[in-house]
Amino acid sequence: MTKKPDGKNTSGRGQRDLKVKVKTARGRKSSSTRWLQRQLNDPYVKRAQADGYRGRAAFKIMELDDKFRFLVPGARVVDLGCAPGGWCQVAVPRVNALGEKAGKAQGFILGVDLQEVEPIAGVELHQLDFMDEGADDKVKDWLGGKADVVMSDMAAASSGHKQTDHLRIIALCEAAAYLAFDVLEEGGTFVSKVLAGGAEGELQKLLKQRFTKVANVKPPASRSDSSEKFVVATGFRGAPG
Ligand SMILES: C[S@@+](CC[C@H](N)C(=O)[O-])C[C@H]1O[C@@H](n2cnc3c(N)ncnc32)[C@H](O)[C@@H]1O
Repeated sequence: MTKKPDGKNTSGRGQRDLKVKVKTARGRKSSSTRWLQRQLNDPYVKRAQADGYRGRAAFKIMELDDKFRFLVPGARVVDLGCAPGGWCQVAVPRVNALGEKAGKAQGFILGVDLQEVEPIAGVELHQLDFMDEGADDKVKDWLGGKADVVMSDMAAASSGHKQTDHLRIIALCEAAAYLAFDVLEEGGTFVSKVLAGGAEGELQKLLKQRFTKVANVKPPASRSDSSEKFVVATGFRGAPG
């Protein structure tokens, strides 16, 4: 048994539970059976269970951070749409690093989601619909100052209609970007999930005005059959002069 990010020990129970669910669902050729089968065969799901992450999404932020290096020791991070908590689990050791170079840097992570999230040591969690009126003010209050990173993995449940899902996620991403404009330190980073589609142009234009670099990235952990990708905007220029 190994120590997990939550400090818990597990012994592969997640995989066993999945196998039981697939066995039970077999014979009913429903989309949920196909989903369970895909989960069972997914190497990232297996790795997440083995390493104690709450979901395979953890590997997406790990891969993005390995490339862009924004979860640095001492960083103050806002994680929007954080449930069940994989991104937060990845952020905790990275922003609170102890080491020769980092000294004894202590970061701060604020996680927000529509859903309740099981506590994560080192993360301040709040249940909130970020699209509610006044939600950004609440986040600013909880943050109590500036942030170095605003990241959003917010996504509504799929409607089954590609264009509708695309427009919904762009709206979530835009709302997250406006929070970033208000709270980021100069030089800060904004990371957000998007689904490819026609409405990205405006978002890219908006981000390019406020950041020195805007990249569109599909990390290896993002499923190749999904239109999901991530926008990583670095070098926040600060408030317009
Ligand atoms: C893909 S999951 C996030 C996974 C997370 N990054 C992790 O690593 O565990 C998307 C999350 O966005 C949340 N979400 C969707 N719309 C939201 C909203 N309006 N406000 C807050 N959270 C929202 C959902 O509740 C869901 O938990």
